[in-house]
Amino acid sequence: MSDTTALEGALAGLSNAVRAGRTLLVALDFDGVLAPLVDVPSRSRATPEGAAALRRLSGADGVRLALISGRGLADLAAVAEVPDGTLLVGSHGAEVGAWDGGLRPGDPALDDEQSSLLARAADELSRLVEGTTARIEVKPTTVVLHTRGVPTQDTDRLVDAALALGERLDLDTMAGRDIVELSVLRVTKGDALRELRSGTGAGPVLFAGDDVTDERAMAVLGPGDVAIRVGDGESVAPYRVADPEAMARTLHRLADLLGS
Ligand SMILES: O=P(O)(O)OC[C@H]1O[C@H](O[C@H]2O[C@H](CO)[C@@H](O)[C@H](O)[C@H]2O)[C@H](O)[C@@H](O)[C@@H]1O
Repeated sequence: MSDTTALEGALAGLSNAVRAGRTLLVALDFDGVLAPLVDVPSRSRATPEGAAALRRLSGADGVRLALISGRGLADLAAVAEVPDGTLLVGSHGAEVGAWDGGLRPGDPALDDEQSSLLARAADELSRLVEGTTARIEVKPTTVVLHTRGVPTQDTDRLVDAALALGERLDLDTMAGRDIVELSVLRVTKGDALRELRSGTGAGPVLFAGDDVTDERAMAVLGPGDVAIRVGDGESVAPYRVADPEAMARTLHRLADLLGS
């Protein structure tokens, strides 16, 4: 069976579950899945086809839509431009909210001690990148080293130093696509996906991601769920599409099957 046929069968299984009265949770990563990767994170936007697919799915009976991102919640809300009713999870699961004509954020994520630790990590990381073209991004629970476009020699040195800093400060450290993330909270996209499933009362889940942190979400999926890896890289996902454009086509196909 071709990959395309297998994915078509999996999408049909999801739409059949909805027809049988079950709720389908469609939970998607943002960068690299709905939006092509770009050098300046604030300029990321979903492809027009991806945004249109989200609008179709948000209007489908029996479907709940969610984004689960490594971005801070407010940042995610600003770039993602999602339809009303979309659940938003930022900072890899540490920040939860929803979009309803504006961002409805959940409770603040950090206590005083954790805030101080985040400030210290940001300060030390900022000093490490001085004199290079690497950038630092400070998010509500995480500080990120960005090395996209940085010469390899500097990248290797900075990545090693960032990983060592994470270990020294006992932070949750994750290396992603041209980034190293140091988080003061130990939450994962897998925890977030479990919470979303129980909070929405969903039966089957479709999750799509493109990076190592998304694998933590895919790992909590079970029979009847559908995991899709976007782009290259090792994955536990049984299905793979090439890029955000192909992902958008997949979401449109699901909307077709759901009749929305
Ligand atoms: O979980 P995600 O939604 O995939 O968030 C992961 C990180 O996404 C952003 O970085 C990535 O996209 C940038 C814009 O395309 C790109 O420049 C960078 O190289 C990618 O790693 C975001 O800036 C990070 O904060 C997120 O953690």
